[in-house]
Amino acid sequence: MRCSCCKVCRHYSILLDMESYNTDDIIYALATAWAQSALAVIRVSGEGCRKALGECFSRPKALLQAKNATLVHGFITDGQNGENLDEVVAAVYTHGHGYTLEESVEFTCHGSLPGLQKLLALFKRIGLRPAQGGEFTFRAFLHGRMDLTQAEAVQELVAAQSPRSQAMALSRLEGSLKDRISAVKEDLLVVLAAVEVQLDYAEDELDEFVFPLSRLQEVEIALERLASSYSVGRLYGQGARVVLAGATNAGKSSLFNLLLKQQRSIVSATKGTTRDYIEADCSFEGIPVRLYDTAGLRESSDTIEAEGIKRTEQLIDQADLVVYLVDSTEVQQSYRSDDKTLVVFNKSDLAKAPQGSLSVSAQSGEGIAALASAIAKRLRQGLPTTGEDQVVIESERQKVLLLQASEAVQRAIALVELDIPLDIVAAELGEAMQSLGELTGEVTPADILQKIFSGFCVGK
Ligand SMILES: Nc1nc2c(c(=O)[nH]1)N(C=O)[C@@H](CNc1ccc(C(=O)N[C@@H](CCC(=O)O)C(=O)O)cc1)CN2
Repeated sequence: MRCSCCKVCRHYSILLDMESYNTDDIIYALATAWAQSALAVIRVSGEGCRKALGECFSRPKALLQAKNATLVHGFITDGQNGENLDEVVAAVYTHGHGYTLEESVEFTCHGSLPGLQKLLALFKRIGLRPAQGGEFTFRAFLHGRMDLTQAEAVQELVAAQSPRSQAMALSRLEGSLKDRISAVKEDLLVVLAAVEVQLDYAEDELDEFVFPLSRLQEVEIALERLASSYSVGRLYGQGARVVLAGATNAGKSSLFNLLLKQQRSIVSATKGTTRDYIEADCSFEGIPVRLYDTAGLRESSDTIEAEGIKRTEQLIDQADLVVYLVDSTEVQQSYRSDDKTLVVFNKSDLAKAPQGSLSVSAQSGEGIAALASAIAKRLRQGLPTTGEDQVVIESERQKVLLLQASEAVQRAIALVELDIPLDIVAAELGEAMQSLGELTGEVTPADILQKIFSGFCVGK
């Protein structure tokens, strides 16, 4: 599986074997991008790593005796011939500290690729093992530094495509989602405990039982609210696909360039200039958007143009929003209009657009700002409102589990209302607890863990 952490990292991750995983190995990886830079960081983690690294560090004693969270300056040396390979700063974390909670060292090195290659090869030669995707974070998770929602947040934070999704991921890393789920679990446990007491004792031994139904209803609302935040998290996290479509010469390429604020697509008066589609990333009011300029729609006997039009149609199918551009100077009989289409009239400098319609002039730039905000508004349409303190999720896995839990709670509520025996109610509540346990990583199957961590970068 290709690492999805960043655009520069080229590694393919090998799946961690979760069933037989142990933390005995000392692992290492480049934590910064595989690209030339001023400085680069190589991370090493595992008990005994300072002793092992002493073999190739100019000041082995200083490394071994360093207190937690201190820096040691020195040289990485090739133990075989005594040659210095780089001048570095080693940040030392002792057992129970640092990101992984294992003894670990981070070398800040010079960022030359051949230099880094030498250091990585040396670490391998002295018996350290190259880390697999997400392995540092997996160890942090195993040692209890974070739960699974926080581990997922690490990846989401690294990959954030917009300021808003970056802030939401950081909040989850700080434990906002974990805490929200803990609170829900606690409520469920209170209800379950009350039910268990009823089940354990004969009815005549206890006072009349009043089922804490409102508590369960609150739990259900909280779970549904969290699950529905996914649409917001996905929009700001993964962004949307917006396709500019319309007849040839409607001015799509001019509009594309204006929206991007750069001359990206070729513009000409000749119909059918854009034959294949062009894509570029931009953002509208903080929503990351991949914008597509497409071949104009018309009947064409030209095989290349016809292929371009076929691609346009495919892009329209996959789009979150189609901005359908109409030339105001041409009377067009019919045009796309459905709930994912925004019809926009171009060439407002030459002809009047219908009353109340969105109109722009890709020639003069008039109406572009209004169009950009209309696009953002359409993309946000129908999303739940999320206040400042609202936890927003970005992972489909989490949404599915939250919905499973909320459905189990709904069934429990329905059963109570029908006066069905309490042991059946308890089973539904148990199911909700199970889904939440999978969410936070207490009872997550190994293959799921494998899937989650393997999407991470090796250095993460
Ligand atoms: N150099 C470096 N920078 C980094 C990381 C890292 O691993 N190394 N991180 C990770 O990828 C992030 C920060 N995460 C970290 C989390 C905890 C600790 C740590 O040492 N905690 C202390 C307690 C600190 C406190 O009390 O505030 C400890 O465990 O003793 C370090 C980094 C981002 N920046």
